[in-house]
Amino acid sequence: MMWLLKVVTGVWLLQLAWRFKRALAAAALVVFVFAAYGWAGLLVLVVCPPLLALAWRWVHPWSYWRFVGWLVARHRLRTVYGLRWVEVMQSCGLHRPLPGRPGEFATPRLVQVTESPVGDVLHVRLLTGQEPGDFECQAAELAHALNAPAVRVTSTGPGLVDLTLVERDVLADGVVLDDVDPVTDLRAVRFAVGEDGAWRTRDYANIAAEVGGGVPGSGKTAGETSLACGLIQNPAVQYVVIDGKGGEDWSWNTPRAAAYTNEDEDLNVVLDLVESVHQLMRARLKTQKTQRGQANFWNLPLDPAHPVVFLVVDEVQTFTDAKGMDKDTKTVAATITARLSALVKKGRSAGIITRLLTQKPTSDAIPTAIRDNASVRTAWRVLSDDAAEAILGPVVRGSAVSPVDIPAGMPGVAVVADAGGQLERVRFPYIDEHTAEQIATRTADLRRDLTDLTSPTPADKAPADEEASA
Ligand SMILES: Nc1ncnc2c1ncn2[C@@H]1O[C@H](COP(=O)(O)OP(=O)(O)OP(=O)(O)O)[C@@H](O)[C@H]1O
Repeated sequence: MMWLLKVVTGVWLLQLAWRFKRALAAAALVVFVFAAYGWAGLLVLVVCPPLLALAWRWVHPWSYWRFVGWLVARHRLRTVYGLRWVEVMQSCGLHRPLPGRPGEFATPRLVQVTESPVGDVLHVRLLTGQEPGDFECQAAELAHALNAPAVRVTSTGPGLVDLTLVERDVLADGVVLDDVDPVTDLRAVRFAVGEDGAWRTRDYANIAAEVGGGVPGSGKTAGETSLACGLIQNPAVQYVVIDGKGGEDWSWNTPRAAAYTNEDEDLNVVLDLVESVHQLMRARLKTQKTQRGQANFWNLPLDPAHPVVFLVVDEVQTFTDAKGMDKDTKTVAATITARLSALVKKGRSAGIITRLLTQKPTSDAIPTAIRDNASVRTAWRVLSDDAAEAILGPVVRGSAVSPVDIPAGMPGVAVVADAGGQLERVRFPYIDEHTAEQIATRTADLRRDLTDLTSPTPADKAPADEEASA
């Protein structure tokens, strides 16, 4: 009877018109222009839009391509995905029966489709009672149903998930840089590219330490090099480098480094450097408020006269893993470990960031107490879950993302924690050491010697509290 009512009242005509509203609007416009301006008007109507589009593309390509991307994504929302959405949700078991309405069901809502360098991203609103884990469990089924090689599920907020249809693994393509932009804002330092092809940034303000590890050749040093190349161009940054490998991996930075050693046998040389940085930390902690007005370094404006100090200890196990050392060397190693531990625990408010890297990620190389105080952790390729845990902590045990799965042929790929604490894969950019050396040479005038930074203050003469606990 309903259909009869619609026919009689003319509602069906309105419904039909609404369904073809765009075609009707276009036809009405053509008729109007022809009636008002004749053939000349029609010619203008046909020729003008493409010309305007070309002009837009030429004048402002960024907004033009953004608009085109938006149009394409809307088209896919309506056609490619929208038409099959209910069927896909049902076949993957992600629908829910409606209470009290037998045979009827609700499905999560496909809100929007956007493009990413990896593939299309479907933004989905969950049904009440669903959680992102429901979609994660069905990721393989979703990939088949949506005709994609893989589907990545990301929680984007309460009741929301993004389904990324991974058409290609962007991390498989290396990112090779000819030059590195200077880091001007230490609160947003670009360090690697994520699986969506977008750059990831780190906030180095209020950070005390980073630990990183991976098997030889996994890309630790290269990753650190690309990061350092941006940071050393900032006059308010100084680098202290200790290379426990004893090679020349870091020699590119000698023109710019406040202090550098690649001594891997005489641990006293290393201890002297670590002591100097430790002394600088203590001096800042004791005098910063009196002399500069704030107890926390990061509440003060960045100032080349009081630079942020990055202490990089590559192959840190050379100095911390005492196995096989003679008695005297063990004593020195224990002091180095104690000083590093103090820097990791207290360096934050003194503007000192300690970065410990190792190819032997074990609790002997990076004591758990140090790792647990390092808020930034990076695991390049490792061979065992234990090694992954030694770097990333117990969180990696229950995670779907693990550095053990990184293929040997993808140096520079690593697992890091994102801003929300979830683990994700990224790829560090690669910069060859000659380019890095050129950057270090052209910024050599920004270098300040570590001894200039560590002029003693009366406060330094106070007994070291860490010494007691070491
Ligand atoms: N991000 C990257 N993209 C492409 N290639 C890379 C990348 N990182 C490293 N490589 C390649 O891998 C090689 C080894 O990298 P790197 O020296 O950084 O490894 P490592 O983990 O520091 O090794 P080791 O522990 O032996 O010092 C580099 O010489 C380079 O050829």
